[in-house]
Amino acid sequence: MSAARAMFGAVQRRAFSASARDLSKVTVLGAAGGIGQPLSLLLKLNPRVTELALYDIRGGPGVAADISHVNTKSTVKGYDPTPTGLAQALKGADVVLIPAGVPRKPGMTRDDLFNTNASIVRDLAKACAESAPDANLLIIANPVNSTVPICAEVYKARGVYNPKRLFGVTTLDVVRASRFVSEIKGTDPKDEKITVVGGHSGVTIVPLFSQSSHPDLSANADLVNRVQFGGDEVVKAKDGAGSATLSMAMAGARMAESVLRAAQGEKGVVEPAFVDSPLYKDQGIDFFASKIELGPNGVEKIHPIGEVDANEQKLVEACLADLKKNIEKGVSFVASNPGK
Ligand SMILES: NC(=O)C1=CN([C@@H]2O[C@H](COP(=O)(O)OP(=O)(O)OC[C@H]3O[C@@H](n4cnc5c(N)ncnc54)[C@H](O)[C@@H]3O)[C@@H](O)[C@H]2O)C=CC1
Ligand SMILES: O=C([O-])CC(=O)C(=O)O
Repeated sequence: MSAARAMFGAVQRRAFSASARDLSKVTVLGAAGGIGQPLSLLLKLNPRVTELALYDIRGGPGVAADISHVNTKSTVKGYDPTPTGLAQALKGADVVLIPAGVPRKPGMTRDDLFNTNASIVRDLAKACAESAPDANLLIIANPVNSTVPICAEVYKARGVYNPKRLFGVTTLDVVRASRFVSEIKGTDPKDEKITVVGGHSGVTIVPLFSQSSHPDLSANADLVNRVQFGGDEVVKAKDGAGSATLSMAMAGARMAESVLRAAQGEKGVVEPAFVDSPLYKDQGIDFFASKIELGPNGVEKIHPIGEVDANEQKLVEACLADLKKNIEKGVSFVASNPGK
């Protein structure tokens, strides 16, 4: 073999291995829903996603056919609503997003969705544990404070639980917080980095304005309440037609992008997420949302909540009480309803 050919071969091999590392299959379960459709569209626009797999109990192939005409390089495939279709959608996935489940109507709490969504998420988690046990699992379906523990129990029962790969998506809370602050302060929301910790419902959502560039805002009870109950604002405005879908699609796509950036080797990627966390385990609370540094293996480092002021300390205490109940509810659901 000539020296030139040997070198070309080496270059080709390097190029191949670099691109192979960057291949990413992303699967959306619940892809035909209010969140699923715009989320799938945003993922189609993301050059980090090379294969997009769309599954829903109804309408997955139609949404896939539509999105597949968008002229970006990734392939898009919709799967039949059968166990085989679900398994094929999941096989080889690097990231799985689950927005499958019913949304709220006015007057409901997220916990009121538990009776319907717990079994949907349990059954989808089983399929993930069987067909894509190593994928990063991003749970959007509510109540997140309970659906994430449900997934953990399902994975544990099958001996494939990896706490570094399970995320409750709480990105929308920081998206809202930065937007609401920017409206008050007349700033660009991209410059407003607001830490939000706890969980994803009502008082379990704890914004830490004292750590932002506007520490005075921690005393602004209306703003704190708006961040905690921002979801209700949308539910009320949609008047029975569901909850946040478009802003959630944006937030879910951002979270998926961050997980992929870290998986593809970028350092220092930090997002909030509700994860299996050591922060309050001594109080019997196994999951908590805080800033998470992401890496090639999922969760790399869980940041502590940091310094909080007296107002925020009270919010954290109220959060922990509710969170504990929400987590226990998810865990005991799987214990008494293991399903098939
Ligand atoms: N984590 C967060 O910040 C947020 C979470 N959510 C939650 O996301 C969930 C979805 O909301 P939307 O998209 O508005 O609801 P939607 O009703 O418009 O869509 C849900 C989709 O899930 C599908 N689905 C139901 N069971 C399924 C199963 N077993 N397998 C596959 N697909 C299934 C339905 O066919 C439907 O297409 C709700 O639980 C909602 O509360 C909503 C906004 C923000
Ligand atoms: O409010 C809801 O039910 C949907 C949701 O989680 C949010 O918008 O934050």
